[in-house]
Formats: sequence, structure tokens, C-alpha cells
Amino acid sequence: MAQAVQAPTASAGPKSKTKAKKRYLKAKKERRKKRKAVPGEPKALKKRQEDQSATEESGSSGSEAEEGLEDGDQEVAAVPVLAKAKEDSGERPKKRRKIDTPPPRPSSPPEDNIEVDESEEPAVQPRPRSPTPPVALPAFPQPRRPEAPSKTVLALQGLDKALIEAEIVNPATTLPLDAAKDGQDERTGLSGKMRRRLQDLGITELFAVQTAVVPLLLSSPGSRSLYRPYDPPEDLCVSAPTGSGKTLAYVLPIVEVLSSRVVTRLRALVVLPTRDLVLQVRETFEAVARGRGLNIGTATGQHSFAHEQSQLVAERTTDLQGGSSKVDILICTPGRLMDHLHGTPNFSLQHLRFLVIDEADRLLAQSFQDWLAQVLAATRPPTRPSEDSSATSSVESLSSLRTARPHPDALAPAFLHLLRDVPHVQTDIDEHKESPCQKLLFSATLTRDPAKISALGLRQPKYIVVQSRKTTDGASKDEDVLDFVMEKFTMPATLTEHMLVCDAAIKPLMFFYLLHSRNITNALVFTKSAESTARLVRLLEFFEDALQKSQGGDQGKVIVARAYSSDLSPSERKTILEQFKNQEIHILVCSDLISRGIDISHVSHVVSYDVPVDFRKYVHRVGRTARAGRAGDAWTLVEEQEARYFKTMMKETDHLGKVRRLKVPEEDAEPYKPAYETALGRLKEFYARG
Ligand SMILES: Nc1ncnc2c1ncn2[C@@H]1O[C@H](COP(=O)(O)OP(=O)(O)OP(=O)(O)O)[C@@H](O)[C@H]1O
Repeated sequence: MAQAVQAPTASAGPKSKTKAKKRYLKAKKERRKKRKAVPGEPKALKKRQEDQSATEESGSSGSEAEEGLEDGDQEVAAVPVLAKAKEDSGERPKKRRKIDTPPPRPSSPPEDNIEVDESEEPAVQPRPRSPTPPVALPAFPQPRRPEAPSKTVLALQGLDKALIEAEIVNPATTLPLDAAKDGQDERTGLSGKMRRRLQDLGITELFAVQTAVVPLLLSSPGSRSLYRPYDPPEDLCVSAPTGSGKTLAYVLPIVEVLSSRVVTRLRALVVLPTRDLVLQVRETFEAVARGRGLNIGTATGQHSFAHEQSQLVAERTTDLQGGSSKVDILICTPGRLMDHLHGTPNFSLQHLRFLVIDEADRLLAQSFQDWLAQVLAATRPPTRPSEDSSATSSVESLSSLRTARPHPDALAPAFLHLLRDVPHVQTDIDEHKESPCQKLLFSATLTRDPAKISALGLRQPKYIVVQSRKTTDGASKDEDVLDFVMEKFTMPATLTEHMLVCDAAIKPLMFFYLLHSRNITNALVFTKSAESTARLVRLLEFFEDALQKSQGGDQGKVIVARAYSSDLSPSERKTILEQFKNQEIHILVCSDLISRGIDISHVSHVVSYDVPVDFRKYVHRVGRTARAGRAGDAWTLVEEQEARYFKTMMKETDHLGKVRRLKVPEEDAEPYKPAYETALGRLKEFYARG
């Protein structure tokens, strides 16, 4: 204690210390006197004083002590005196405990399996154990992180139920057709007449997509009715690889259902993106519907508008509520369809039983005059007009109806409320009537974009997807649906794919070398534009000429190439396609104009001379070969600077593994180099001349 008092401070000099000491000693004396005067001091105070003095002994710095003293902390100073007083009085002083001495460690092991870090000293002394063990609390489950949902589950979340419940059809499925039997076939719903017709056309079995679609459209109850206002049919979205027979999948049911019609009405509308496809589908309809008495029309703008009107509508002078039609089936492009919808009197879609949108993803991307919304509106019954006729008696109305209605079945059932002469008597058994129009969407690259699909206002849509299943296990169907949802399109099983990466400067030479070294005589070649198409054809012509001259006319077969572009007239295009089919033309060079839908059976190779801009385009290009189970080869010529882009595109759709790398050493093409250089020189001259 004295030590603490005497400890020098940084601020006080030796003189001031002496004075302080004197003051202290004086104060001490006085306190001692006072205490002696007070006989009984409370125990608590005594204890506090003892503790205080212990604190001072153990750790207070000199300066702190001094400060305390100067503040007049008399109790601290009095502690040793008190202790002495106790000793004097025979009372044993309480043993003082140093505060910073650690409490003794409990000898017993820790309870409740709580792990104690032996290296750490407990901060407080453990409480003594109670004699009765504490009542055990109910055990709460430990919080656990829930397992993350699988990638598949996440990807399918929030998608349309119809998409998730898509029917996956194995591409290898076929259904043999028995033409010998009469009557309707139970499995397919096809009539004996139809099966015989198909046999005449060389079709003896249904392909995978047809095995799923045809029975669905023909065998369900009411499926053959022309009008189903109270029980409208469900819509269908079909995704199947290129060349898998989607056209027949809708042609067969339409011809079967419409064959029962008595009056000609426009009952089937097929919309396609290009004129060429319209003509192709018309040929299929005509071939299948031969002998059924159905009238098939087209509207593409190939002929004058007035001519088309006269082909489509019988009566144009009188306004007929039910419309008038010369055709049962109309195949058209969306632009010309809009023209007729707005400009042809009595052109009505109210009797439509089937609306087919082929190459649906391409057509849905076309917002041309908002064609889809307008077509859908024309198929739906409009709301009831104002009821001016409610005053007339029903007898009067019926008699006027007999004279007012030129045709007994002019209006479709769902549109009957529009009859001006028939009063509408509402009853409690009135049922809502709907258009019986069944929408059928087809594509090899059908969009899964819910926003685009919702624009169609589909009725209980059903999805049919032709693609090879990853497993046969029913539980993993989600993964198959996921492939479909993620737009990993299926390719024909008979297709082989190659890519050739080369320097842009020698790409034409490599292409010519491949044509000659592989003896190619039926190839479709795709370029990026009509201009590059023309240039490539010209270069190939110069090359063939130079090659023949260099070999003294002994080169063998000369490769004949033609450009196929939108610059040609329809008749020129038709002639060129005919020549290509007859192999008078070996190489048909085109832009993506005919990459979709065109069915030329003998195409052995498809060459993407310029890399396609997206995977959808790639699928449609390569799909011009390997059709209907035939073998086919697809090559993509990739310039070195495009290689990364092309590979990424293939990787994103899990397709890179299927494209084999074609390696052609430059020296292999060396023999063709002189002819190629001559051709290049001539091409330069040609374009320089303009
Ligand atoms: N059941 C069948 N038996 C034999 N050949 C068939 C059958 N169905 C279709 N074909 C033929 O297969 C070829 C391809 O058919 P289609 O043009 O309908 O294919 P697609 O699926 O529409 O192809 P894309 O998507 O390229 O338009 C056609 O030549 C067609 O005649």
C-alpha cells in the first residue's frame, strides 16, 4: 500500500510529493481517531474495504492510488487498520482472495456432452450442481439446409402444364398399314379407301409423327364432326425432325374428316411461309384426296388478286352472312390471306374446322399485319348484335327467315345468333357455343416460348414431340421434356454431319476440291445472301471451264450449278427444281429461302458454304437431306475466324459431338489450284466489266 502511495507520477515533482505525503499522513491520523471513536462498523462496509484494499494491492498503479487519495477515498486507506483492529479483537480476518487469480477448475467432466476447450480457462466459476437433475427440454430438430432442387426441376418450373406433359414419341416408331381390309382401321382411324390410296402412293406404314397425330385426330369421339360448337376439339402442337413426314400427319386427317361434307365451305386453312411450300403442300393434298371430291385452292399472290378471288369465292355480289366458298381446303401464305380476309366479299372463316400453321415458329415470328390475331378473330363467333328484331313475333321471324336465308346451312352453328331475323329467346339451358376450329401447329424447331404460344389462344393444347428418349425409365421423362423445352432439336437419325475449318482465302478451292474428290452430283449449297449465291455459281462455272481446258477436255463429268433465288420468276424456279430433281443440275446454290420445308428426295449432300446464323437455320438447312429414312451428309465450311462462333453454337445445343471434323490437307487440293486461280481472275474481270 505504501508502495503505491510513494510511486512517482509523471506530472508531480519531488516537492509536491512530500506535501502530498504530509497531507495523507495527517488525514490518516484523523481517520484513525474517528474510527476509534465509532465502536461498531457494519460488516458489509468492512468487507468492501477489504476487497478494495486487495484491489489496490494487486494492481492499482501509483498514480491511480494518488488520484484516489486526493479525491479523499478514506475507506481504501482504512483497510489495514481495520484488519489490525480485528486481529486485536481476536476475530479471525477473512482470507482475502486476489481477483485475478483463476478460480479452481471443476474436477468433474463437463455435463451433457458439451465440448469444452481444455486450453481455455473458464471465465466464471461453475455453479454447484443441484441435487435433482433438471427436467429435459423437448429436443428440437436441428435446422438443416434443404436440398437444392435439380436443374431439371428448376428449368421446368413455371412452364405451361401442356409443355411439361408433352407426349414423347420415339422416332423409330412405325405403324404398318393394311390396305387389304375394308372399313375403318381401329389403330389409325384411317378408312379403307385412304389406306388403299396410300398404298398406291407407295406408303405402306405410318411414320412416328403420323402414328401419334393421325389417331388422335381421327379416333377420339366426335373427331369426325364438321361442327362441334358444344364440344370443341383440343389444339395440337407438334415438334418432329425434318423429313419425318409432318405434312402427311395433317393431310391425312383433314382429308378423312372433310370427305363427309355435303356443301363446300372453307373448312381447312393451311398457312405456310413461302410460295414454294404452298405449291408443295397442295401437291400432297391433291395426291391424297384424289377421288374424294374435295376442292383445294391456293392463295400466294402468284396470280392476280381478281383471279384468286374468282377461284376462292362463288358469290361476290350478294352479301351472305355465312360466306361463300368454292374450296374446302385453302393453302396460302399469310400476306395473301390477309388480302382476301379484308378484300374478298363473302370470304369467311366461320366454318373452319382445321387451322394448320406449318413451320409455325417462323410464321409466329412474322407479325405481318398482325395476321394471326385477325385470322383467329375471324374464326370466332362475334358478340350478339343489337336486338332490334325482339319486337317481331317468332312466327313472323321464321317466315322471314325462310325467305331471307339463301342457303339452309349458311351460318355455322356458333354464328347462328347473328341471324337478324331470328329472335333470341334466352333459356336456362342455353349452352355456350364455340368455334370448332382446331389449331394444329407443326415445325421441326417449334418454339417453346410461352409468350409466342399464348398469342395463339390454344384450347387445351397437347404437345407431341418426336425425339429419341434418353432413357426408357418412365421416372426420367422430365429430362426428355427438358431437352424439348431447352430447344435441343432432334436431327434425322440417318444424317451424318461434318465441318471443315479452313482459311477464308482458300474456302472456294476447298469446296471445289470436295465436289470433285467425293463425286458429288446432288447437293444443295447454302450461302448467306442472294449476291453470294450468284458469285459462287459464276466462280464454279469459270472453274469447271478452266479445269476442263487444263485437262484437254478430259476432265470427265462437268459439274453443273445453278442459283435458286427469289429473283427468279415462279415458273423459272419450278423449271430449275425439276431439272435438279432429274439431275440435269448437280449443284443448286441458294440462300436460306428454301432452307425450310422443301422436299427434294434425292439430295445426297447439304453444304453450308457460309455458316448459318443460328441453330434453327442449321437444323432446317441440313434437314434438306436424310429425309424419310434416307441417308444424307451435311458439311459446313467454317472460316478460321468463325470457328469459335460455330462451335459455341453447336455446344450450346449439345450438338458439337455429332459434328465430325473433316481434315483436308492443303496439298490435296493442289492439282485444282491453277484452274482455281484462272477462275478467280475471270471473276474479277467479270465484275470489273459490271
Ligand atoms: N409414311 C410415309 N412413308 C413413306 N414416305 C413418307 C411417309 N410420310 C412422309 N413420307 C415422305 O417423307 C418425305 C418428307 O416428308 P415431309 O415433307 O412431310 O417432312 P417434314 O417433316 O414436313 O419435313 P420438314 O420439317 O423439312 O418440312 C416426303 O417425301 C414424304 O412423301
